[in-house]
Amino acid sequence: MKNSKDSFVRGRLRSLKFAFKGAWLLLTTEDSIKAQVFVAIIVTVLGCFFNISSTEWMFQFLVIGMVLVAESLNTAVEKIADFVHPDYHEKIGFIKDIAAGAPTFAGITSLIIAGFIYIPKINLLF
Ligand SMILES: Nc1ncnc2c1ncn2[C@@H]1O[C@H](COP(=O)(O)OP(=O)(O)OP(=O)(O)O)[C@@H](O)[C@H]1O
Repeated sequence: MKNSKDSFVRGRLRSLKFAFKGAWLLLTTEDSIKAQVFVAIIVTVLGCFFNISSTEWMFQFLVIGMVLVAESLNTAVEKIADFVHPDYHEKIGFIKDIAAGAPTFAGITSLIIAGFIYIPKINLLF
C-alpha cells in the first residue's frame, strides 16, 4: 500500500522490502519454487564439475532466473484465480492452464540451453 507521506527514496525502499518479502515467501512456501531452486543448485554443481565457461555460466544463470520468474508469476496467477473463484470453473481451469504454459516455455528453453552446454562435455567423458 502506498503511503503518500513517503519521499521517493523511502517509497522505493519500502517497495524493495515488499519485493524481497515476496521472494522469501515464494522460496519458503511454494513447492514448485523449491523444486526449481533444487534444480538450480544441481546445475550449479554440474557447472563447477564441468568447469563451464563464463558465457555458459551467463546463459545458465539467465535460464535459471527465467524459470524462477515464470514459475513465480504462474504461482501469482494461481493464487489470484483461487481467490477470485475458489470453486471449479471451466474459465479458471483455462486461465491456470495457460499460466502454466509460461514456465513450460521457460523449462523447454532451459533444457535446450543445458543440452548445448552439457551434451558435448558429457560426450567427452565416454
Ligand atoms: N478452480 C478450478 N476450476 C477448474 N479447473 C481447475 C481449478 N483449479 C485447478 N484447475 C485445473 O487443475 C490444474 C492444476 O491446478 P493447480 O491450481 O492445482 O495448479 P498446480 O500446477 O498443481 O499448482 P502448484 O504449483 O500449486 O502445484 C489447472 O491447470 C487446471 O487445469
